[in-house]
Amino acid sequence: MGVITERVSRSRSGDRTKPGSRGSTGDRVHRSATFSGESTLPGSRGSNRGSANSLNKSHNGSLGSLDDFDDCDNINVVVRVRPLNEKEQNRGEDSIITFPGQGQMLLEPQAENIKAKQFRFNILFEPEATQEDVLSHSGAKRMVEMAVEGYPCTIFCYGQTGSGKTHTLTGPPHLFRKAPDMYSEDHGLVFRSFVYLFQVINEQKDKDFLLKASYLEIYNEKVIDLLNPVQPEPGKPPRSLMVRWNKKKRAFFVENLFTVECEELDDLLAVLEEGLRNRAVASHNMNEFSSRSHTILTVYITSEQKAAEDSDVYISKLGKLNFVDLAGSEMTKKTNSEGKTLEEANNINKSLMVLGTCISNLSDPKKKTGHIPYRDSKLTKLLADSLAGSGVTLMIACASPARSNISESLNTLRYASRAKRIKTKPIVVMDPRESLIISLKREVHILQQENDQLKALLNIGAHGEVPAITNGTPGTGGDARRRPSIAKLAVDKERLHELKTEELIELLQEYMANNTALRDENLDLHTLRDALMRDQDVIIKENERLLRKLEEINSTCSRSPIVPARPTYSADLQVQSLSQPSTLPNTPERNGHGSGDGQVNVWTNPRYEEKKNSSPRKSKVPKSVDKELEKRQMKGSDNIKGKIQQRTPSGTRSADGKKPKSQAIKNDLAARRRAGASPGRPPRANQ
Ligand SMILES: Nc1ncnc2c1ncn2[C@@H]1O[C@H](COP(=O)(O)OP(=O)(O)OP(=O)(O)O)[C@@H](O)[C@H]1O
Repeated sequence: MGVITERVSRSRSGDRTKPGSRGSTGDRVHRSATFSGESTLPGSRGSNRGSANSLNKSHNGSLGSLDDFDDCDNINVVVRVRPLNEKEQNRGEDSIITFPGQGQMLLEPQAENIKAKQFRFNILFEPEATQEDVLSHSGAKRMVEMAVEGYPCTIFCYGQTGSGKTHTLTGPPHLFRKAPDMYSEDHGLVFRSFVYLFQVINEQKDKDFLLKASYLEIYNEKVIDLLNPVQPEPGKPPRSLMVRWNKKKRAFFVENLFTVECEELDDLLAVLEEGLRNRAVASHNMNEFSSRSHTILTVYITSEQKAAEDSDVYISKLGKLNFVDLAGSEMTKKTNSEGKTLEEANNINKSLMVLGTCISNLSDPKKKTGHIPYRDSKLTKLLADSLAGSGVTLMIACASPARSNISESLNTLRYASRAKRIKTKPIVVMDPRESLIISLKREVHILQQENDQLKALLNIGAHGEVPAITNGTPGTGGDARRRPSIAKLAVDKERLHELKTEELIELLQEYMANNTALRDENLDLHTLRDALMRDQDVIIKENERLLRKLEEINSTCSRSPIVPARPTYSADLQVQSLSQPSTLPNTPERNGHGSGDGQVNVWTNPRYEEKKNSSPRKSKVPKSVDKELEKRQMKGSDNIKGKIQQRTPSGTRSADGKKPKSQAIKNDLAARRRAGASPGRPPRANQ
C-alpha cells in the first residue's frame, strides 16, 4: 500500500483563532493514512517537531471526524501521549517519545545496542493536544453520528496506570468532586460527546428519539450498578449483578442493570456525575486518583422515523454508545500496592490480560476463527460485541512519555497496533419485522422500476395508448414467460407503409398482447402491495401489544436515584455548541452561564410537541385493541416516545415546554428510598 501521510496544520478561520487558544492543531495532532504498525529504526532521535519531512503535507481545511472512519470495518486506533507530570519532572525525567511527523512516533532505545522503536498510527495526539482536539480528531464525533444512525459504538481507553485514560474520557479528578464547572476546558470526551449528541439529534427533525443511559463498573470481577448501587445492609459492599448470555441476540448482557431515561443533556450529565461519584478510586505510588475498576457508561439511542411520508409505519433503530474507561495495568512493585489495593491490581491485571489475549487472537487471521476467550472475564464478555461483533470501535491508547515507563508504553503501543488489525462487521440494529418491511418495500420499488423501464422500452403511455414504433432494439427483462416476444415490435417507422395489411394486424395484436401482460404485471404488484399493507397492519397490532406489555412492566418500575446537584445547563451548552466550532468555548459570557441573547434551545421531541397540538392519528387497530387502549388511557399515542412521555412523571412539561426535571427526579429518589433502595454508597476504597 502506498504511504500517503500528512501532518495537520489546520488554520481555518474560526477554528482556534480566539485569544487564549493554544495555536493550530497541527502542532499537537499528527495524522497518517496508513495502517498503524511497529518497526525498528536505527537509534536516531527524531526531532520533537519534525516537520522537515518531504512526505509531510500541510492540510488546510477540516480534519473532520468523518474522514477518520474510511475503513470502519476495522477497529479505529488513535494514540494520546500525556505530558510529563509534576512527580516525573521533579525526578528530572525526560520524555523518551518523539514525533517526527506523518503519524509516526519514536521510542528512544532503552540501551546503546538496542534500536529505536517506531510506531505509526492514523491519529497521534502529542502532549499538548487539548480535550477538544481529541473530540474533533479522534473520530469520536463520527461514533456519535453512527450511534444515532443505529450502530452499536464503543470508545475505550487503554493504557498503563496514570497514562491519562480517565483524563481523556472524563477529565481531571477534581472536575466532578464538587459542583462541576460546566464550562471548563478540561472536560473530557464523554461530556463533549454528550453535547455533540444533542446537537446531532436536534438537527434530525424527522425522527423521534428516546435516550436512556446506564453506568456500571467491574470491580474485583463483580459488576456493580453505579446508578443504583443497592447495599444489602449498611456498610456492606453493593450488590453485584449477573452477566448473562442472550440466546436470541447472541450477546452478553447485565441482568437488572438500571437504565435512566434522559430527555435532556442535563440528564445525561447527571448520569455521568453520579457514576463518577460512585466509582471506586484509590491512591497509589503512580496515580493519586487511580481507577480501581473498569467502567462502562452506555447511552441507548432509539430512533423512530416514518417509513414513508404518508405511511403509518415507523422504522425504529437501536443505536448504542459505550464509553469504556479501563483500569490501568500496573506493576504492583512500582505502585507499592498492598492489601486491598494489591487484590484490586491483581484482578485488574488478570482481566486486562484476558482482553490482551482476545485482541491478540482476533488480530491474527489464523487464530481469529478459533476460540476467543471472552468468557474468561466479565470485561471481555461485555466487550465481545465491540471487539468482534456488529459494532464500531474506537480505541484510544494512552501512554506516558517518561523514561521510567518505557516498557509499559511499548506494551500499550503494541496492543494498539494489534487492535488496529481487528476487523468487525458493523450493522445497524433494527427490529426484524421492520427490516422485513423495508426489504419488501425495496422489492416493490425495484419491480415498479422494472415495469416503468419496460413501458418506456415499448413506449407505452400511462393509459396504455398504442405505442409509436421505434428503430431501437428493445431490451429484455420483466416477466418474459407471459409476455410475447417484443423483438418483432422493432419495426422501422420509415418502413411502416411498406407493410402489408396482415402484417400490420399481426403487429397490432402483438402490441395488445403486450399491453395485457403489463396490466397483469401491474395487477400482481398491486396484490403484493395489498399483502404488504396487511403485514403492516399485523405489525402495528403487534407493536400495540408490545407497548401495552411495556406499559405494564414500566408501571412496576421506578426511576433512578439521581439528583443533579447543580442548576441545568443543557440549553446554554447546546446554544454554545451550535454557535461555536469548539464544543466548550470559555468566553466570559459563557462563564456567566448565559446564552447571551436570552434564547434557550432545549431539545424536546418535535414529534411529541407536534402531537400535543394536533389530533391523534387515525389508528388501524381493531376495535377490541382500541377499547383496551382506551381502558388504559393510551389511545391516540402512536409511538414509543409519546407513550413513555405520557406515562412517566418525568415526561411532563411546564407551560414553557421545559420539564421540571430535578424535582421529578427528587420525587423519584424519595419514592425509591421509601421502597428500600440505597440512594448511594459510601466510598469503597481508601480515597
Ligand atoms: N493529557 C493530559 N494533560 C494533562 N494532565 C493529564 C493528561 N493525562 C493525564 N493527566 C493527569 O495525569 C494524572 C493521571 O491521569 P489519569 O487518572 O487519567 O490516569 P489513568 O490512566 O486513568 O490511571 P488509572 O488507570 O490508574 O486510573 C491525572 O492527574 C491527570 O489529570
